[in-house]
Amino acid sequence: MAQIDENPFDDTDEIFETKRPLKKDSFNPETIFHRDEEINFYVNALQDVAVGHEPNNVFVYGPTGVGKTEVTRWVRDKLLEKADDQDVPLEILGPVNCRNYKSSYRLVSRLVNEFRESKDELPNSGYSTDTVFDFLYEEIEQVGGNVLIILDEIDNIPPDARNDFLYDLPRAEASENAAIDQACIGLIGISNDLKFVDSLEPKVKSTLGEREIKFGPYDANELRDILGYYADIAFHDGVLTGDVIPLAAAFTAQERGDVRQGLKILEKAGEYARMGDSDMVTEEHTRRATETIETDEILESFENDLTRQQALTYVATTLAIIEPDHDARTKRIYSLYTSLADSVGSESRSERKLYEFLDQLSMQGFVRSEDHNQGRRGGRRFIYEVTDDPVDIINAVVKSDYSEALPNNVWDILKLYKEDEATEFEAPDPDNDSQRQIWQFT
Ligand SMILES: Nc1ncnc2c1ncn2[C@@H]1O[C@H](COP(=O)(O)OP(=O)(O)OP(=O)(O)O)[C@@H](O)[C@H]1O
Repeated sequence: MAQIDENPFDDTDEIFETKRPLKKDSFNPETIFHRDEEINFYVNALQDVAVGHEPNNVFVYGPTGVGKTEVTRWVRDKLLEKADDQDVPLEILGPVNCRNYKSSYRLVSRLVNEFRESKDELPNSGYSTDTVFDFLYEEIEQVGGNVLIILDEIDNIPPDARNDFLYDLPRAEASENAAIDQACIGLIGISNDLKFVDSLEPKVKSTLGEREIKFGPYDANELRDILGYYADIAFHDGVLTGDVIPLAAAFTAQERGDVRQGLKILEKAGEYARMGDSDMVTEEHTRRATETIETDEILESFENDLTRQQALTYVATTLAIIEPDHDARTKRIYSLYTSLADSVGSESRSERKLYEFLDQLSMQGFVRSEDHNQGRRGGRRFIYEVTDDPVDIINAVVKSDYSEALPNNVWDILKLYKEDEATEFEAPDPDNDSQRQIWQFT
């Protein structure tokens, strides 16, 4: 039994010098590694601005965690420095992450407020979105010269306002409706969702994509340098054994070449070492970290990215996939979704709504569907898959707020699924009342 006068906390940390470089986007590196080519493209696209010509719009795209935002910040600072040296008027807003603004009103007013002193800032509501756009144009016109607006994660701009931001805004000086005469607006849009780009109207695509810069995933050698740089700052000297960085880099490169994932592995490996009272972080700690990272990432999505309805749909899809001899078809997913909603006391929505949730999950990359043509029988049906391992998903659900939703025999079914013995299990016959439910929801 713990004594009341015993304090269980350690005085010092033998492993980490500082954790900040490993935490999500809270540290700006002094060096950018392995992005010379992309930086060159950027500089070419923005050279006009540096000398006071009109700006080009730039579209930056590529998967998550590959340096799009960091490189953009670096280029922005260099550009401001040069413009300042040359006495070229230039204002740059952002990067503003569109994900943080749930309505177009909030997003435009955030841009307006960048120009205003705090006493004149716009409130969170009170004007129409059109009026707030007018305020933005007034502010931009008042500063005059070139104004660059950097919008990150533009796929999160509410659909009804996409044209306003991605087409009308960068062309405002040509429009009769916007009071822009002296100023010139350039838009830099960043996205990691290529499906989103395809879904844009051609005129929007061509306006935004005057200059396009593509960022690819990092390979293992590049990740070694990048992770090594952050590890040098984050860990005490000499605590990492030689194979930690190569292993974390190799795993991350195999997954999706995302620096953030590599940093998470390093943090976790360090924590395992600390928990085990080891004074070194070893290969073993790193391997353990790679094993749990997938579940942790899914858990983070439950906490940050998914609405309650999307989360229930995602879990229902996963159950439909692991249950034996059963394709994850929309009808089946819907029936599991209603049971899940029931068990957490949520109201279930209509089947039509479920299609929307599945679409949203697909847009966010959690599920994908295959369109099966039924041949001579006619008709089509969609069969769903999840993009992560169902085992990792269920493990994440257990740690999440949705654990109560799971049927209580989920481990038995998951075990069968894992052992690939599913075929020995009779599929429930949906026409037979007593067989309809293999899941036991309490
Ligand atoms: N080449 C690099 N050199 C140093 N640090 C890097 C490099 N690339 C990425 N990073 C670091 O990795 C993290 C993720 O990078 P960043 O935010 O730029 O990714 P992103 O491509 O914008 O991702 P997302 O699309 O998810 O926003 C940041 O902490 C960033 O500083």
